[in-house]
Amino acid sequence: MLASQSEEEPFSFYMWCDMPSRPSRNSLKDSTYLPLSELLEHGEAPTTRPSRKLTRSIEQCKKWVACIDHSNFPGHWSVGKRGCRTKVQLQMQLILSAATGSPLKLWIFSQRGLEVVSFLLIPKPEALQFVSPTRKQKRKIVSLPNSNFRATTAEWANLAKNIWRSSKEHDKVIKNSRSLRDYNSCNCRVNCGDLCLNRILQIECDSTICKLSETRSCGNTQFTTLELGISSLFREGTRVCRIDDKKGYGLVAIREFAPYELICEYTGEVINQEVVKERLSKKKVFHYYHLSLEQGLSIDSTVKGSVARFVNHSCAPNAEVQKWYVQDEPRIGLFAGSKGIIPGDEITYDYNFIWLENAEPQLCYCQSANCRGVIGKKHSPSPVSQPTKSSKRTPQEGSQPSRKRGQHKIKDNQLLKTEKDTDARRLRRSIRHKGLAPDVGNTLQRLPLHVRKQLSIDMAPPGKADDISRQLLAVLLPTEGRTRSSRQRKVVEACIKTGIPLKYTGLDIKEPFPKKRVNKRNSARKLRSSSKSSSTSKKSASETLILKEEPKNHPPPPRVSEKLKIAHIIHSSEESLSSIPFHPINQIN
Ligand SMILES: C[S@@+](CC[C@H](N)C(=O)[O-])C[C@H]1O[C@@H](n2cnc3c(N)ncnc32)[C@H](O)[C@@H]1O
Repeated sequence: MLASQSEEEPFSFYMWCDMPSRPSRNSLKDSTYLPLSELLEHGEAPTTRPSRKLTRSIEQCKKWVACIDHSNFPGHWSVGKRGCRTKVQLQMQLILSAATGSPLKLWIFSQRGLEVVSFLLIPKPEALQFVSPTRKQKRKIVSLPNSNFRATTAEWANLAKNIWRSSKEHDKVIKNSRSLRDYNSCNCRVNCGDLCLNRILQIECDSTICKLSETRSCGNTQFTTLELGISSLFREGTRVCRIDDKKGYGLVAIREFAPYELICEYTGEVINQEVVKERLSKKKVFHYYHLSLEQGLSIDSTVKGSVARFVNHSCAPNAEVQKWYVQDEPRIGLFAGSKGIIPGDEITYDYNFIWLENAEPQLCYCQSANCRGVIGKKHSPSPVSQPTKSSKRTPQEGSQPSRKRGQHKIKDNQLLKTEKDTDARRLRRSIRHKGLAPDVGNTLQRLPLHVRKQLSIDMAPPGKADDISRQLLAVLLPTEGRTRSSRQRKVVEACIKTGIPLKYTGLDIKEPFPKKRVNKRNSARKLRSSSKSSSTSKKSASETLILKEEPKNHPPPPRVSEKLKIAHIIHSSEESLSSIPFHPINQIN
């Protein structure tokens, strides 16, 4: 469709406008569909330019963008109802045009008479700015990226599916995940929505574990649908663009992504840690392309991978990576964050890098207000000192926080201490001490984000292990008080098998989640004492870096990560590796 247009020719768009002046939102709402044939009857687009008065700037044109619709006619655009998805295609076309440097022509038609009322020639589309018409609440100005990226390079080849370098490791992983499948099957009748057991455990439905999967009504087949290219308007909703010299290339959205929508899969070669180390020691690299998949295994997309390899790190990301099981195979997806993504935004996620013993951490140039300074650490410890007041500049000014020479260098032993005592380890320890089955961590990890979020909200003050499981079940069983359906029972059963203590899953318990009476005085006292104990533990060398950040009198509220942070890896020890599965819950303090 789009490809059939020659690159030399300017791109043409037919647009509709109900009056020469700026149309109102309401007028667009009632626009009627005009078939392309009618438009074509009008003849070829005008060669002469209409009066200047009618030729509007693209800033005014942006509102008209919302009402165009696409037809199958190559290179032409017909009029459509407001709210149609074609605006996305137009945006894509604009970006394409910006990339090739071709001028862009827009003809704007009147609603009634089909006369051309305006004509726009945009000679430099890369200078274009328009308001994303999809965001009502936040009318953000989107700058179109100037992409000079060519997909096939000598260094990198596109890869649709993971390549497992060792079949032995592959078989082992498949065998392990099969045990999960043994008791996971959903009983959904309508669609596999938020309460689908498979979805909750981040397992994609297939015919063996879901009755709906053969029909089209199963909503939990996102990886497969993406593979087949039928889920979205475009198979690709992204474009690789040069961001700057420090970050190199990055991935920019060229269509809107709904919250938690799968953007693409992170693919590459699946290798073990020995091979990672070997590869990294052989060649000095400027950019790292390793992502942890399973314990001891990572995806290396240095030479082969999907466009997800171009996604940069940000301390305030708009996307996240999640591990899903698709037909027993673990796969990593890049998902939009809780706010979704609008066209023109650079897609980023938190790498959560773990650095090799002797590696020097990379500086972060994400320019977010809460930038940690270095890619990878959760809490920026003192080695990277904060910029002084005078040198502080807002990220909008396009400047980096100033650092003195050498300030970014973190001593290896300090970094190791940080990694050794990650939140994950602390949580795991506390879970163990409080008698919760360690597998609960894994269960929590597989919960979808909204569930984890709810857990975090419900879990103030800092939750005991008991609370974790109770809250978990409260989320899984939202129809508390009513008779449990067999589906709900299944959920509970799965929880039992994945480590939730039985006493909280008993179906005969009428009030399984009694609200605890909170004695405010006592809880305040408890909080104070816990904060005291945390300040004492600051003295212990291994905990310094993380605990330093906590305010003395007010222990931080527990948080569950909104993201399933699958660490971008470069591991040195088994110890640090073992902390990965606990990342999603390691924010609970
Ligand atoms: C997975 S690659 C991302 C794609 C890479 N930018 C490229 O041009 O191919 C990760 C590397 O990108 C760079 N990078 C990503 N995010 C960054 C950031 N926020 N600040 C600085 N460098 C970043 C680092 O060199 C990192 O090792």
